[in-house]
This record gives sequence, structure tokens and C-alpha cells, in this order.
Amino acid sequence: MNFTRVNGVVIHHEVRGTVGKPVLVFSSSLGTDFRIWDAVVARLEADYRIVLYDKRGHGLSEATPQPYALSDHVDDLAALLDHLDITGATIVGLSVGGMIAQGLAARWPHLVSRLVLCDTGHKIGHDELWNSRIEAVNETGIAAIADGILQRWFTPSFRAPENAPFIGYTAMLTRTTVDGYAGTCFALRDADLTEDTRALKLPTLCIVGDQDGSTPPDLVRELSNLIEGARFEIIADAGHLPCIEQPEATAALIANFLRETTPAA
Ligand SMILES: O=C(O)CC1=CCC(=O)O1
Repeated sequence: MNFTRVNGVVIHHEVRGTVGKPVLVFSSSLGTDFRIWDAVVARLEADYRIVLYDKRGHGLSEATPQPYALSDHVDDLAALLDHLDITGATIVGLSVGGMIAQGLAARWPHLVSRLVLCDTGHKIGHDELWNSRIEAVNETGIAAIADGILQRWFTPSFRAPENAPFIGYTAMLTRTTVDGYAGTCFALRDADLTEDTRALKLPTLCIVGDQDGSTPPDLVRELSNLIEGARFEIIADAGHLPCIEQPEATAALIANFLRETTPAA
């Protein structure tokens, strides 16, 4: 476990994989931490250097008081990569992690060479959705609204109570700090990356679960249409978190994209 203070916030991170190989950086979604990537990373770490981190208010990273802006999350990741002396990485981001990846590529282009945008958008939701979520989380806590969130995250078969991982990921969600969760809802409410993302010129893969109830396939297709040359792939039998429900298919799409966009030596 590694903890580094960047921008006044202690960020939990881990570097795995193979020294000297191209770097993949993974950024997670609202209410999750970097363990959601474990099964994907296990399939990629022989061929890549892997950076995992928890955004502020999530996992083991410090929870600063709400609200947050998307630029807080973007600048935390930029500072972490500076600390690790990394430039030109492929950023793999899911949901708000995908927005952090887009924001990083727009604001700090030297840090990013390729993007893998999973179950995300250039804008996710609208003011009313995020305002009511912020109010609910602050008044009653995450557990009180967890059922609705989990229905959008996972397919019905994964949500069976006898499925042990479902219980585990429910705990991950409900144990997220209120400041981290609500703070990031403010960031989502206020972020519209349409114009920044339209200007991006780098190899990009967009992925979405066919049953994603949070950022459905049409939204992710629209995102891919904004970025010149971006690929768009749908993963079968997955909700909002294909890295958990379909890690093999997710890792295979990422590996193929990386192979096809790596310049010949
Ligand atoms: O909680 C959800 O509905 C899913 C989600 C939206 C943005 C994000 O990061 O997760």
C-alpha cells in the first residue's frame, strides 16, 4: 500500500505489473475503489505497468470536505502521475473515472497517449438527478439509496443475494465516505466535457455494458462519436461495471486496442 499527499490530499495508490512496459492507469467510478479492476489487471499485468489509485473520498484516500469539482479529481491524478514520474500513459477510466480521463487528456495532454473510456459520457445525468442524490446521501446516508444504485450497476443475475461478490461490492458502495460520494456528485453535476472532448485527438476505445442503467449504450456511443476515430464496443451480459461482471471480455477489448494502437518498434 502506498500513500502520497498531492494537492493537500492523501491519495492511496499501487503500482503493479512489469517494469519497463507501457503504463496503464486505472480510474474508478462513484462509490467504488481500485479493487474493481483486480480481475482485469490480473489479465494485463504481464504486458503492462499498472497504476491503480483511489480518488479523493473513496477507498483509502483521504476524504476532504464536499463539494468537489471534476478539476479537483483531474488535478489529483495529474499530481500523482507527476509524483510517479509518468507521462504518455493510457488512462482507463470508468464512469466518473472516464470523465477524469477525458479531463486529464484535455488539460494535461503530455500525460496521456490513449484513452479507454468505460461506461461513461461527456456529460452524465442532469442537475436534478445529482441534487436529489446529494440531498439524500447527506440526509440519510448511502445505504438508504443503495438498492437503486445497485440495480443500475449490475445485471439481475449478479444481484442474487447468494452471489457473494454482490454482497462485497454492496459493502464497497455503502462504506464510501459521505463527503467523497456527495462531493463527487457535485463534480458530476457541474461537469460538461462536450467541447473539451470533441477537441481530443488521440486513440480512444469506448466500452459499455449492454445493460448499463447509469450510462446506457446510446450515451457511450454519442461520446465515441465526439472523438475522431474512436472505437465503440458493447459488452454482453454486463451492467455499469463490466470490469466486475465480465473482466475477461473487458481485458480482451483493452488488450486488442492497445496492440492495434501500439506503433511497431
Ligand atoms: O451511481 C451511478 O448511478 C453510477 C455512476 C454515475 C457516475 C459514476 O461514476 O457512477
